[in-house]
Amino acid sequence: MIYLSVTMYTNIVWSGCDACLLITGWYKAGCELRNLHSLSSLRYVRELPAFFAHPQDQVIIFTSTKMPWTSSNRIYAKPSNTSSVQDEDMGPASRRRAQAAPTAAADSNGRFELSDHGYGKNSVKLLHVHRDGDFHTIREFEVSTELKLASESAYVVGDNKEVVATDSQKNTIYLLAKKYGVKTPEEFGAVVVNHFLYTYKQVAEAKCHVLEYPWERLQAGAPHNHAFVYSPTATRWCQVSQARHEAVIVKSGLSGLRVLKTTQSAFVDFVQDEYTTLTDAAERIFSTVVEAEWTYESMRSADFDDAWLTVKDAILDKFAGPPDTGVYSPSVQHTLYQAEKVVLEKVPEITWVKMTMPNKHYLNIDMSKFPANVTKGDPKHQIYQPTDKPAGLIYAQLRRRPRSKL
Ligand SMILES: O=c1[nH]c(=O)c2[nH]c(=O)[nH]c2[nH]1
Repeated sequence: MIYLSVTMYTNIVWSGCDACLLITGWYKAGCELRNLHSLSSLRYVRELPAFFAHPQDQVIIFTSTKMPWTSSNRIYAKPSNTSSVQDEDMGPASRRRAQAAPTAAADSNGRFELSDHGYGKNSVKLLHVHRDGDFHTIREFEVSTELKLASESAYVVGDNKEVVATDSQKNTIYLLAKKYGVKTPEEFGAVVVNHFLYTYKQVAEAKCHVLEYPWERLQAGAPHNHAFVYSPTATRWCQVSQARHEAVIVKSGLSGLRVLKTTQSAFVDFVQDEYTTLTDAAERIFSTVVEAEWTYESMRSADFDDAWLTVKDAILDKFAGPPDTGVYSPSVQHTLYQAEKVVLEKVPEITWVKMTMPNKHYLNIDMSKFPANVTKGDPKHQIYQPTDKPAGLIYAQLRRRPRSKL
């Protein structure tokens, strides 16, 4: 018997053949998640049968009309031994038990409520080495997990019966990496949340944060077979989360991309009033440490590695411009917007992108008070005072608008 957990990404044409879908999990009796990567490459319903290992295996898929939840774009089935905590699935006895479940609200006679909770293991470091003969590929991750249990019992009465220990969560990360390998941070995050949600019925929501260490293959005339160099231009991260019966949410990010240019930046014509001391600058140093994050409309066709590089290149290109002439920036705001626009134009799977660019000021030093004999020097030498704090903080989020029906 095979059970499938399927997320539809198009209008449902379930009986037809052309519904695009993403398989978020594949289960045999005993709840074994298998082969997520090859399954996630499935694009069409009609390709499903090709993946059934045994002809006698039977597929159980709940169609949209039977969905207990309302969202129109999800199809979902679950193994019987991981039945969810939905009301529909509960008999009178379990419903009574659920009603009696200890909550902070009941415990405090309605005075308080546990408005948020979660627990997990943070910064579990792992190195994945893929040895393909002499040619080795690595990815080093720092993985954090977080589970939200449906019940508050662990907090309110100290009942650990449903608590998946954070130590077990750490072990799970290593075991899943061994079992399924490590492709992108996003796909590994999806494997992890999928595992927790479908292995433990008491888990209401699972989150996985993955930070990637920036190793690059050493170029020694030619790409080296097995040596790498740490190249921390920017850090890559992602946060994958999924609530039971909800679609998986993938947020990816880039952080710490520090850049500086010495010309082609100005800031003029801003508000001048009794609060203003800053003067127009037709020429200034522009330096920032870019943070960017974005979400995907569809995991189905997203190429996470390619998207990350596209975002990084868009920022560098709109910041720097061509190598000889550069590109003029009238403000941090405008440069940030330009980079975001390129991201949405180039990566159709990205729903929105948010960038933050602190304006790291490099101040002109007023040398007019010093005597000329000590200030005169080669005009090619210009000295600025880097001031890390305070910094301007500029951000914007650009998102796609729904297509007009006209
Ligand atoms: O690009 C800039 N945008 C601002 O809003 C601002 N404010 C400021 O003092 N310097 C700058 N620079």
